[in-house]
Amino acid sequence: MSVLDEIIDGVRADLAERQARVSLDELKERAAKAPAAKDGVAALRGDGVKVICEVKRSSPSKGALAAIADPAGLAADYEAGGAAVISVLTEQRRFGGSLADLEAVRARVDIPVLRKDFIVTSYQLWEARAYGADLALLIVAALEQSALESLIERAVSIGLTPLVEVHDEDEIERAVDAGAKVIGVNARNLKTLEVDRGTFERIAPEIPAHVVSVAESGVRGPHDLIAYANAGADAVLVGESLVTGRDPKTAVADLVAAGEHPALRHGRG
Ligand SMILES: O=P(O)(O)OC[C@@H](O)[C@@H](O)c1c[nH]c2ccccc12
Repeated sequence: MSVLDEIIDGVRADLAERQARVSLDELKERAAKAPAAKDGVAALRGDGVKVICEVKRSSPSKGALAAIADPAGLAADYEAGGAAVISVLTEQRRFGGSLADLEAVRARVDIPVLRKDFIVTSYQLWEARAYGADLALLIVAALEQSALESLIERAVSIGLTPLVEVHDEDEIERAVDAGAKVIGVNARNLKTLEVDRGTFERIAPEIPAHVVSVAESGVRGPHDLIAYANAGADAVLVGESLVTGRDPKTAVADLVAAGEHPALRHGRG
């Protein structure tokens, strides 16, 4: 069994517990009272490379990264540094996240918030909206094509922008066929956990120009952002280097400044 399969088994077990406690109707009521979803696509378009900053306590590859006692405070630092979107890991077992983290971050920042989890049912999309998310991650490798299509459709219908994650050309084709408007290329292979920073450059030419492209994982600092930007990334998603660094606000500001440099050749098309 791959790491991805193991993670999803755990996610399904935790999900079953939540579903037994909270009905879909209750979630829908809560979602109806949540502030209207912000436009995730608009936040990731425009001049300069946008920076998505992640609240991430641990990972399957590295174990514990940072305690993050105050996820909302960290998100506020990210926002002050110029982040375009905050990503909140809500998976519990391997990443140490929760819906409470999502809710706390939502209450503190004004920019869009992404629910980063292993979403396999529409119940989780309703949870995302109920706890204030504006975007939700959908991982192509974790979903049958019909499930991917229906989850994208459902996400959009409840106001969420799907960030559709891929690892190779075939998955890009599946994402585009399913209607993705924002595609994230994860440099970390979720089956082996290895990071290959060349992945984006290799496969991004297959992403249509009208689709927003996000380079995910492995950004250690401005030089990695510049490499992704030169390969056509509209945005980058950064976790580990921000949560393990000493000064997240300055680290984000340095990334944003690098991404705004006029000499940068970013965008595909
Ligand atoms: O910590 P990094 O290497 O900066 O990576 C962040 C993000 O890309 C990574 O957390 C991630 C990308 N896709 C995921 C899917 C599930 C869980 C986590 C992820």
